[in-house]
Amino acid sequence: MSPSSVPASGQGLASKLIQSRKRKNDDDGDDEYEPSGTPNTKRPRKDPPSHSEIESKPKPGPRREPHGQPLVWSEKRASLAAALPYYKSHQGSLYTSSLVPYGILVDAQVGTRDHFSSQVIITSLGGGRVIDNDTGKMERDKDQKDDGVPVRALSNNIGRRIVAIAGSGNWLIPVKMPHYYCVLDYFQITDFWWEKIPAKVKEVQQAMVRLEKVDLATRSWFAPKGASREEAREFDVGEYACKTITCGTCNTPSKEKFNWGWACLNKDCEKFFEFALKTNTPLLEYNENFLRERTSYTPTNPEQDARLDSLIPPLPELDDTSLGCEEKYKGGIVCPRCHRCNNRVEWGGWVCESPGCEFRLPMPLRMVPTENILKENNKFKDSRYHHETIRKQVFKNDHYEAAVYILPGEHPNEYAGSVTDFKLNDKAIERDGGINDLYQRMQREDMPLKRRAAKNAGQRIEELTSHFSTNFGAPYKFGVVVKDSAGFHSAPKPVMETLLRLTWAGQEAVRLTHETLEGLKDNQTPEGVIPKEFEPFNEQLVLGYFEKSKISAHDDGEKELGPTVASLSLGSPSMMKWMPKKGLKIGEPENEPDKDTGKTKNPKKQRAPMLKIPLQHGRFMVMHGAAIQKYYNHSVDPAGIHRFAMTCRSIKKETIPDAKQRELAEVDGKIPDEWAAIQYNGNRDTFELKETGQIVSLPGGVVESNDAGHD
Ligand SMILES: O=C(O)CCC(=O)C(=O)O
Repeated sequence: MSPSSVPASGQGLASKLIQSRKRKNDDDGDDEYEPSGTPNTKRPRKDPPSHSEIESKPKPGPRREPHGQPLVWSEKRASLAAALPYYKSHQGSLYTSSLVPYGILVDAQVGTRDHFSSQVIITSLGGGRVIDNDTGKMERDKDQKDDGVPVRALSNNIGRRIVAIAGSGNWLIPVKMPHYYCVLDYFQITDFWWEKIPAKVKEVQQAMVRLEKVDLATRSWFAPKGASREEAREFDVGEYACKTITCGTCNTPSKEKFNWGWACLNKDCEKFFEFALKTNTPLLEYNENFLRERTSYTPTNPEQDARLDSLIPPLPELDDTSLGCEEKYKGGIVCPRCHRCNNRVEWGGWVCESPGCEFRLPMPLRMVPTENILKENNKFKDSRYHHETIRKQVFKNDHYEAAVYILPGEHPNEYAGSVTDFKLNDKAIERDGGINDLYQRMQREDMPLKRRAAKNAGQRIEELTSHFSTNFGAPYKFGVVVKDSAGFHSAPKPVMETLLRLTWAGQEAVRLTHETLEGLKDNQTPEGVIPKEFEPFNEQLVLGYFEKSKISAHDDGEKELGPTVASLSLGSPSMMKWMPKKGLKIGEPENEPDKDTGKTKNPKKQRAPMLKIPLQHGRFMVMHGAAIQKYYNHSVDPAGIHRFAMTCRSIKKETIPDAKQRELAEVDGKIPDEWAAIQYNGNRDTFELKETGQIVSLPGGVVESNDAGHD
């Protein structure tokens, strides 16, 4: 068979979808492509299929078993991005760095002109698509921009090697996929060009790329099992060649890529995509020579190739100068046993998520010296900010300074609640049994801190929180599900000590808030919005932050929560911000949506912060008043490498509908008697018996409180 007469296996599916291209019927019955926008005035004809018919995804036919198994795979999108240095992309299909492409993922967004066989991939570039209201799918409705990163990265790197990954949503993959995401192999970029594709209103321009497997000598794992060479579409370099013709109009060479003959593929040429030959077929397909041509691979950048030489990245090792909480240790790993990509979920190391694979890579953090933390904190600018509509009052004594910020509500002279920022004096931080000491003891505790699902729990597109967390006392559902809560009866001592400290901060903040409110002549906040009574805490959430971990904007407005939330920051500094929620008339005016288009100019995910408080090592922060959670979001951006935030709340047990959960909250949230008998007195920086005021050691022989600060 001559090359051009061989049926284009693997092309049929895509090409059938293209038959909807607008055609005009002329008298000789010969069909020819009608350039877009040219009205057919000859005679009525059948309407062309709608755009959604053109782009509708066919059901995948029966797929054959693969010849082999992928070297690397993943069931979750985020783990893929976390574990593979050549695909650190959490959203886009192409991973680039400094405009160099490293990896491409082709999943469900395969276009109708895409092609997949065991040595060649042809795919359209993503980006610039919009949701089609008729089909609910992402469709291109206008020309693709030629200055986007994927276009620039691929078009300028012909001949470079990148890694191709397939998702099981890709209906052109010729074999059954053993896992949802499978790394295919190294491919070189052989061609980049522009095409016209049918779109809803008119044809639009789209960028395309052709990739060819680098190692042509070894059969691809994703070739069909038992396939002949022809069926697997395996060809050698030099066996086929695709003709190149130089355009007479723009003088640019283009390959003859289509069965409609040659067309200039320079999108700036006036003859762009105008086919020279009439053809008997209405179906625009790739030319077999273009599909079968093979290219020998010459490394364009041997140094880069060597760095990515193995598709399985080496396991991380803790180097001598690291503590284990640096950003590089938050990435994922490829399990050396089963080759699954795994995110770092646990504070203490990595665990393979494959059922039955017991691989673990522990990496306990080294102790972070307090002096490192103090250096970070001293460098951190105490750049507090509050909006002019926030009322502020500062209270000072020998042991602490407290700034109370009263946040406005929606109506004039009504307040939502307060944020109180306590800064302890140096003695309370440095003394034995003080804050520095508590930080060191917290580090020594073996806490079950984990990253939890922030979105789409358990699903392929599950996203993990950036920080690690664990819960003590009554179970708390904090946006993310913290299932494994431990009762206060079995909480580590630093957690219980912090509960006492935060209880003092909470009580004091309620008192200082009301002292401040009493001084506001215009205050017309309805009774009860900012309660006068402190509701005791029965829960503590411990958050652990590695370098560059953060917590994005959210509120603590669950209906089960009492009005006071108090936290203690230990370790690296961070900036906490409060932003009014969208649509509220609080703070600076929000960008209003345009009356005609309904679109908001430069819409921001969050509104500008109205309050910023630097949470340095040893700072207590208390939010009081449930309306704060109703009107404001808060976020925290740590600035250093290692931080704990310990936050106490009161869970209203009566709001828990399930009797068992209610009982659990009762039992787990109960403070053991030996701790319930003691209180922290921040005005004197001492732990003392509630009944007598006698200064005492903490239960379990925890470092004795120093009464040097007693007044
Ligand atoms: O990290 C922090 O200090 C606060 C965390 C937080 O926003 C929360 O627990 O709701």
